[in-house]
Amino acid sequence: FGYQPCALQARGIASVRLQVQNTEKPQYRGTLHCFQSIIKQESVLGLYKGLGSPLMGLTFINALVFGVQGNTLRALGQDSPLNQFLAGAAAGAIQCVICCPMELAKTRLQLQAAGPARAYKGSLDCLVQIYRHEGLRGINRGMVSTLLRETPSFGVYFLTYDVLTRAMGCEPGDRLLVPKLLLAGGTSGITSWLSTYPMDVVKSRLQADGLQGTPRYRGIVDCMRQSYQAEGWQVFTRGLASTLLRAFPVNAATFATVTVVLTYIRGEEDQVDSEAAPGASTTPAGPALAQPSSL
Ligand SMILES: NC(=[NH2+])NCCC[C@H](N)C(=O)O
Repeated sequence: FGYQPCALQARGIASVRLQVQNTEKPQYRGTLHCFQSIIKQESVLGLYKGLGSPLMGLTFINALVFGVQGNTLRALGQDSPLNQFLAGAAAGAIQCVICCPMELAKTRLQLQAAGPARAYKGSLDCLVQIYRHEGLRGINRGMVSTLLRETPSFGVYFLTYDVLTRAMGCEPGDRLLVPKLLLAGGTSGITSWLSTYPMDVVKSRLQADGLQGTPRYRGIVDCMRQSYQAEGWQVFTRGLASTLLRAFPVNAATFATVTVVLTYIRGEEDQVDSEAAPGASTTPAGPALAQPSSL
């Protein structure tokens, strides 16, 4: 889970800057131009501004997500598509407690001027300053839009993975198991980001609001209305390319890793059980392939 922040970072700075840039005089023409401009003006290190908060947050977020999703699915009882969606949505909602402040710090650091004029020394300094000036409300700026983005998208995330792994017949011993898990995981990442991407644009704009002058938006609806009126529906696809470019490999690796590790652990547990009770059936009690929800 630790590798994600670096991948998230490259996506993050390009998407955030494309999502919030001034449309009257846009600084970037697109994803590639954005990367080129950052490297030229701020060096390669400029791509990794705000890396601290994802590094601190994503490892905990992923552990929380898979733990909550697995336990919620067990609490719901039946492993059905609806319950897969509901368990994923519950995990998505709960992890917002960490995700929202983490992305607030990341967004602020990615948009601040480089050099001595910069407002924040790092992610922690950013959150401390926001807390000192704006209190808990400031730390949770963008929480509603984060909840509206993450709750349905995590439901789609886990439902898509479950449907695809079952449709492809993913089973231990299948010599194409890992490629199938990677395909299912990557596709789940893409569908989950596509499902609520417009709200990601709104969240970024709300979390960046007021950074370069007086705040522009009075809330989610006002932000959507102003953005649509000024730039048309395309505004809600800003930064989508870099987000999807990152979503496939990161989530392919995440889901494949979790499933292979869980399947191995389940196999070890069954081995121990069968040795402890030699006469007992050795048929695994749970599904042959340990779904992430078996955490
Ligand atoms: N906003 C979402 N699409 N959330 C679901 C995918 C989350 C996943 N950890 C990622 O960063 O890609």
